[in-house]
Amino acid sequence: MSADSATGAAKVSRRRLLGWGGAGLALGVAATGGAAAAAIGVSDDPEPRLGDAVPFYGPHQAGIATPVQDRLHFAAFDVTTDDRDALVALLKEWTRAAARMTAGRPVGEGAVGGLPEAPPDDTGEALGLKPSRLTLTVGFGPTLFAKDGEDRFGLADRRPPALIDLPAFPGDDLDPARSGGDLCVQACADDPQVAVHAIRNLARIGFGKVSVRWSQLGFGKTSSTTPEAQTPRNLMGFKDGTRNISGTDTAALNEHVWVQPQDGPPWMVGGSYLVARRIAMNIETWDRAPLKEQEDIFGRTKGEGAPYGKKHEHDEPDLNALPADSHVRLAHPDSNGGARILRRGYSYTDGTDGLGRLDAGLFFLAYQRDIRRGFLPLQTRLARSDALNEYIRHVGSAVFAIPPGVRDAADWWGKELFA
Ligand SMILES: C=CC1=C(C)c2cc3[nH]c(cc4nc(cc5[nH]c(cc1n2)c(C)c5CCC(=O)O)C(CCC(=O)O)=C4C)c(C)c3C=C
Ligand SMILES: [Fe+2]
Repeated sequence: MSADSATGAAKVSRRRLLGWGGAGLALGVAATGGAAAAAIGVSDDPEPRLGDAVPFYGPHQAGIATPVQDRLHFAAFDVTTDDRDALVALLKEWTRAAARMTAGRPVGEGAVGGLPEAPPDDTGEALGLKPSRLTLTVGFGPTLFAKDGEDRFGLADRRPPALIDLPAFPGDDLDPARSGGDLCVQACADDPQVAVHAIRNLARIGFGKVSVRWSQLGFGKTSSTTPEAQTPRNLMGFKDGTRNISGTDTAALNEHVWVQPQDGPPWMVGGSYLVARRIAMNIETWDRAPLKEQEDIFGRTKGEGAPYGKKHEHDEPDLNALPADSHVRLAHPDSNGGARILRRGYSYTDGTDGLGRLDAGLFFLAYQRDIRRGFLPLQTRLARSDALNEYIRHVGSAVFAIPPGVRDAADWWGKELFA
């Protein structure tokens, strides 16, 4: 984030509040200006509330290599307008709103202090909350480039070859209502209300141009991009994310996550590709499986998370010591021609299924430089042979091109794509 822009935003809001009061407009804010200003986090302090805000501007979008927060609200949108200019205007407005929200500031003029006759610019439920390391990451789905053979936005020839439509994998049980999408926004934060507020406000801004196709709440990150931190556990009770790509490993990020100049297309350089899979777990069956069977399935111990034949979690796995159908052996880069992905998934529970079984699992999110060299070979192998398959079901799927970061306040999500 640019400190300037956040500071600027604060100054504008403050000035406007004072301006309205000075003009004697019947806004109610004149009398309560101080309280309102405090409520929306605007103060005389020229310094922005950097505290726990993650920078929004930069060469890559935040929310990929940046440290993983505790909560997720992910939304996939259908674009309901055919008007390219309206879509461009929306992406500009989304970018402006995202820059503000990630800095802990309300959208537009805020939730209070605006014209009483008009709906507030911001819905208000994040008033007084900290930025909570909110990151907002936008993506473009294959159907944005062309849908049912129709090139609605003149983008058909701009679709990156690396943004493939995934094949049907053995065992897939995909629900179309939980799959696909023209656009996506991944909101991650340490406070669930901050993540939900962000998606809600972006959806609200998009009213009449986009509609939410499906969305997913997540908790208890199941992967980490900070190897020094304690590895989180998934709902099966295993440490998940031990051997992930670290957010500070620039060489690995360039090799496996960020699109490079030689990859093209130019508008994607510095970006990445996201595969999202909703993977349901048969929790009750898993909970009745013996510990030894559970450990055999992963090829790691449940307590320490050590690979079979080794003592410690971060010891290098000896693949020959792992069962042939174990998840870790099959997913290891040595079994997949060196393929690596950056995992950033979350656990989810959506109540019960009517038969008393938990509707729960892993919302799997993986970033990669090219889906054809990342998720595709990995999932091809796992879908065929993984012992874990007895306990999981892939029920939702989507892929998105994640453009590079927004450079500054004049830039916006997708500027290069629509250039
Ligand atoms: C296609 C890619 C993958 C899918 C789908 C997937 C699903 C999935 N994974 C777990 C739990 C664990 N996965 C672990 C390691 C691991 N998984 C993948 C890929 C997919 N997982 C990779 C590339 C790796 C790392 C392999 C390596 O380099 O050693 C682990 C072990 C700990 C760790 O390294 O993270 C666990 C546990 C579940 C529960 C799941 C679907 C529900
Ligand atoms: Fe895995």
